[in-house]
Amino acid sequence: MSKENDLIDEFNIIAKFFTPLTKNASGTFGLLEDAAVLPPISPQQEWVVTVDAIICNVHFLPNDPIELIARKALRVNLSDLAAMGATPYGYTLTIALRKNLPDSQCLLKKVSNGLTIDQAEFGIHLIGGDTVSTNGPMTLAITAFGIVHKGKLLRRSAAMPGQDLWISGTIGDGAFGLKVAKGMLSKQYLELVDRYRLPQPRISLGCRLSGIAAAVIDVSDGLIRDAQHIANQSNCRLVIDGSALPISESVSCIIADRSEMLKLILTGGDDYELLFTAAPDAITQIQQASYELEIPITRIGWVDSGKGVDVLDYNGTKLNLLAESGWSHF
Ligand SMILES: Nc1ncnc2c1ncn2[C@@H]1O[C@H](COP(=O)(O)OP(=O)(O)OP(=O)(O)O)[C@@H](O)[C@H]1O
Ligand SMILES: Cc1ncc(C[n+]2csc(CCOP(=O)(O)O)c2C)c(N)n1
Ligand SMILES: [Mg+2]
Repeated sequence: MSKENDLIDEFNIIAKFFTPLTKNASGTFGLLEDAAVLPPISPQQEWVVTVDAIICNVHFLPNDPIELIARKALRVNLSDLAAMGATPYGYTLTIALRKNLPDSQCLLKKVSNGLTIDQAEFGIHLIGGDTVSTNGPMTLAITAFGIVHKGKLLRRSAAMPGQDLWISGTIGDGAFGLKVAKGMLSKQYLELVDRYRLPQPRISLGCRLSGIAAAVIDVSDGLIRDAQHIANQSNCRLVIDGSALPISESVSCIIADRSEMLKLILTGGDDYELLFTAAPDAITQIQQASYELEIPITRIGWVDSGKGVDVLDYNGTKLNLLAESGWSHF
């Protein structure tokens, strides 16, 4: 078979680029069967499963480095596992590429290289997937499997009035990074593009929050939109203190120049930080976790009775910017 035919044969692609990512784990069968088998887990543990697709020009830009696109596809899923308090086990990968791409071999090598790096970082392996052609944009869909101890699962529905509202890391970097990548903001803020391209799933924090936090969600669609999910699932009102939001130095500089951009911090999305509620007496454990994991964690509000999400400004006045509260696909 010629080299060119190698490229279009999906089975060669799988053997060359994807089988090594299984690390020969039991039940993956060298990616030569119709499906994979997940190992039995103990009566004290449960599987946690999530799937997210990322699509060119919807979730990433055509010029983003391929290695980082692949890692982002994995990381947005790991972020959902983190929000459930789960430890990642493995993942399946579906990849849709344009037919007859001149450099598909090279592109797939980069996908595999990127995934190899993150497999090592997060201690996981490939379980299976699908490799298909498309007339549309490049798409990567990952299903991630995690394991959680029974009783340790974190949910969106456990917020109660009187609890505090916390967030990890800084918010707004991803959304502002997208603007820099699109040339809409100065290149002096290039490190924000890195945050957009390579989110940091808060796996260690998610595991640590079991027993400390009440309701937990990861912020993918925007702080207000994802806070609304906690409020809705928990039947309570979340109040966000706009003056307490943790923002990076770069975002703070941008905002100082253009105050209308404050809204982007609250609604932009692409943060992949953990937003959670906790009883007031959990503060010492939260600060200890923050210190040990070297992840900033900031109290940004509280839980009240009622519905929905309110954001207060520096004077404690309710902001009226919620018509569009986050990313929406439709
Ligand atoms: N097409 C679908 N079929 C079945 N379940 C779905 C479908 N779309 C979404 N869901 C489920 O709905 C729930 C909420 O989905 P949503 O996409 O809002 O959450 P998320 O994955 O945390 O957000 P994001 O996609 O921004 O990461 C998830 O449990 C998801 O599995
Ligand atoms: C090129 C480009 N344009 C816009 C955005 C913003 N964006 C797209 S989907 C999404 C929410 C999470 O996705 P999902 O809900 O599908 O998991 C966000 C914030 C981006 N990341 N890249
Ligand atoms: Mg999520």
